[in-house]
Amino acid sequence: MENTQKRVGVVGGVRVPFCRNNTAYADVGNFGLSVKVLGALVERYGLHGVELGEVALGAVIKHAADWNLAREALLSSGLAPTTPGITTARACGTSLDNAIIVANKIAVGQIEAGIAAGSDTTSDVPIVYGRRLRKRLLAMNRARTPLDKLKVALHGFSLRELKPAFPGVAEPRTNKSMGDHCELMAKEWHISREAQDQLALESHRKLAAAYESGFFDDLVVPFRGLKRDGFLRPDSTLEKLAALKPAFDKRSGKGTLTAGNSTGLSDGSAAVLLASDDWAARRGLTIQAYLRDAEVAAVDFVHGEGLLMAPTVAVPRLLARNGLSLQDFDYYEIHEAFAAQVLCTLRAWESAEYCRNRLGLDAPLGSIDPAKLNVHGSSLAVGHPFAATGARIIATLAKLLEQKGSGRGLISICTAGGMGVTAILERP
Ligand SMILES: CC(=O)CC(=O)SCCNC(=O)CCNC(=O)[C@H](O)C(C)(C)COP(=O)(O)OP(=O)(O)OC[C@H]1O[C@@H](n2cnc3c(N)ncnc32)[C@H](O)[C@@H]1OP(=O)(O)O
Repeated sequence: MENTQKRVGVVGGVRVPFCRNNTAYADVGNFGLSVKVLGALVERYGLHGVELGEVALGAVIKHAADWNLAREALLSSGLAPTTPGITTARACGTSLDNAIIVANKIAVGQIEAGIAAGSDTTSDVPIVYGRRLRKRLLAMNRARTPLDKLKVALHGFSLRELKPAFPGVAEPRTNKSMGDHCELMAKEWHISREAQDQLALESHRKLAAAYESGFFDDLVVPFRGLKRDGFLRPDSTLEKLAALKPAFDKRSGKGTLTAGNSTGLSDGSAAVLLASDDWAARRGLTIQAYLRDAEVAAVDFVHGEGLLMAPTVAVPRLLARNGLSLQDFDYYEIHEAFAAQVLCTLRAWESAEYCRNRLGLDAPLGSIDPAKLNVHGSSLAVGHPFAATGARIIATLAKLLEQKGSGRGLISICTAGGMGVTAILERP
């Protein structure tokens, strides 16, 4: 990062093909998904038995039995067992945050290289019993004799205790799902259904074209019979998208978010290798791009701000710190949580009122060139295993910059909880 001792290079990244939940990876779990991508990086960059400074890996939906998932997965990856691992979570920003964690350590000289990664599966979510049964089971565990155990099991037992608790899909503070919140944003910013469907269609077309061109040949490692993302629909059309019913606001007749312009519930994992110039050179590895700077922001969605609007706040801070304008980029990677989220973000940056009143700017940030946005598709077509998306985007953007020879890319990821994680990659 800038103004620090060492530049932080992205050596490269990999991911498994992402897929719909309860399909190809239904029985894999976060451990298997994580081992797969860490192992793929080890293979590609000759890291067998190599001790890295850190493996920061996260999963948003994780079982307690996964323990420290990062450490457990790296122990099965081929890396030296003396490599430390930390498990993290910041919703959809998780693996971009992990890159920031690893990058900061490299930048100040604490470590020389590390991996940032993420995995998620909605095929195997932690389902728990209510507090009453949990207390009963723990008390049974403490009871000394079989008779004591039986007494604890039966005393005051009610069948209702067996009711399982599923992980919530709603924001705890508002009791609204991410889709409900994004519907509110779409209405506030007057984002049409047609514009959302068009963006979704383009995401599928661009991803299909990128696969055809071979762009993903070294980025996507085949897994469990999959070679391409399970969500990709090269045959999708505007007519098919327009025919889909609203997925969240189903009753008012004004809902615009559908299964076609929202991300689907996904399984998958991704990882990137970050290193100092010296470390990479010593190992004969080249740097694709440098992580120049990053910024995280949060919005007050409980009191009216759009839940997924925090990147609109983070990006101007990032630009100001680096003396850049919104137009100073060759690529924009804006995570497509929903098509409407991307469109709200772009509209907010174009709005003089929002930029003045919310962002405290003298002038709007302005428009971006749409030809530079998510050039090889994004989460609508790729899929969105929450914690894996950041590493997927870093790997894609770093390769784009390497292919271009020089240039700069902006990453913007909205997250649950009203946060935004953003970063700049650059190839001088
Ligand atoms: C988490 C963070 O921190 C930040 C974020 O990213 S927030 C974003 C997180 N994402 C979400 O919250 C969205 C989660 N997604 C969902 O809950 C569900 O996918 C959903 C409610 C949007 C849809 O669920 P669903 O109805 O089961 O979808 P699905 O069955 O796949 O599709 C419905 C129909 O649309 C069709 N369809 C979907 N995409 C299509 C496309 N591109 N073209 C044409 N048809 C399409 C399907 O074929 C299906 O048609 P049939 O009913 O005829 O089979």
